Amino acid sequence: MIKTHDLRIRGFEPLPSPAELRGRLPLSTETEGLVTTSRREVEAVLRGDDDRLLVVVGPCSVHDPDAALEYARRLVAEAERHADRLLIVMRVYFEKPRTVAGWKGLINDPHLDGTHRVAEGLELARSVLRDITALGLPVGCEFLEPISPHYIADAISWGAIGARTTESQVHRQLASGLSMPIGFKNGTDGDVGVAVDGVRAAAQSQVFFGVDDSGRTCVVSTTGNEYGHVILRGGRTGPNYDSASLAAAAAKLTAAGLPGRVVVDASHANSGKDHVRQAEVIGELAGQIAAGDPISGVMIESFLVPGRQTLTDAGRAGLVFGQSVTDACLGWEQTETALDLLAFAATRRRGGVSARC
Ligand SMILES: O=C[C@H](O)[C@H](O)COP(=O)(O)O
Ligand SMILES: C=C(OP(=O)(O)O)C(=O)O
Repeated sequence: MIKTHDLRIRGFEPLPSPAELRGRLPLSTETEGLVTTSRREVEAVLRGDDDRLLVVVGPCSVHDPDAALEYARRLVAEAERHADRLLIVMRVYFEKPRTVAGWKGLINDPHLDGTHRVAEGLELARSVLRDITALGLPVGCEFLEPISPHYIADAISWGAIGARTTESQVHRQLASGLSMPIGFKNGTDGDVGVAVDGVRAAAQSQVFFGVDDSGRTCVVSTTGNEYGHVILRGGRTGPNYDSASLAAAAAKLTAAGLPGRVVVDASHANSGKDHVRQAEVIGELAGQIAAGDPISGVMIESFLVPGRQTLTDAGRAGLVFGQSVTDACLGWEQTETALDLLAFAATRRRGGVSARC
């Protein structure tokens, strides 16, 4: 018999089932309450029933659970301080889509050294989520692998489909069944239409291949997700957060029968991945929010230490604590300033005057 299948497969490694991992690391009743309430709050912001500004802020990627937790401890104080004007969700990204190749995140390679201990990565991701949500902070992430959400999505309050996968049928189907609001990034070329199409596809009921809680392959059917929205992240031709681009995106959404409001990612192609520029972009966005541009939320890449560092073969050893190993981030002090600016903008938009800013 001539073998004609799996010719390029090096190996298969079984994983624990989603039910097994969730059973080993369950969410507390408090976290379940937090997730439920914060999802409803994000939905209310997206509908325009809550006039706060959604802010998804945190590291480009989590590579060190201790640093992520230290960041969360600081962020929870900011979330409380601004709670009347900002709905702060911590960006806790475990999966990184790469333009070509590179470290694909804590789940795929938890030791950052190419050993790809995915079972450990899932366990680590879940324990990071438990630790952060235990502080009372809601969490957002990108969903990249179609199976990984079964292991972690119960702890997630907001999710994104990235620029590189926004046009993918697999990711749109996935979004149609996820329990939290999902933002679709515009394409890397700047095309907003594909994100609008993603929102429309995710709003529909879908039937596709997947796994169930026991890990068995099955046919999944979904109800559709009515809280899809568009995230403007700029593109190859430049940024797209100016008032004209926002109006054009809002017009595309309303033409498709969707609410004409967007979330803006201040990083990526909107800042040229330059964290110094990202701070300026946030300043500009604050002015636009105060002036009434249709912005429901802002995404910020931020960590304890500004900038980024390059991963080496040594893995986690020798890395600067609290500095990104993927895209450059604002440091903690610039993050506090950015949140103050956005809170002030949310107050101005509301028509009131803040005593604190
Ligand atoms: O957010 C992170 C990066 O922008 C994204 O994962 C792509 O990174 P890369 O172009 O370095 O692969
Ligand atoms: C990869 C990301 O963004 P984008 O999909 O916009 O490149 C990200 O936010 O980590």
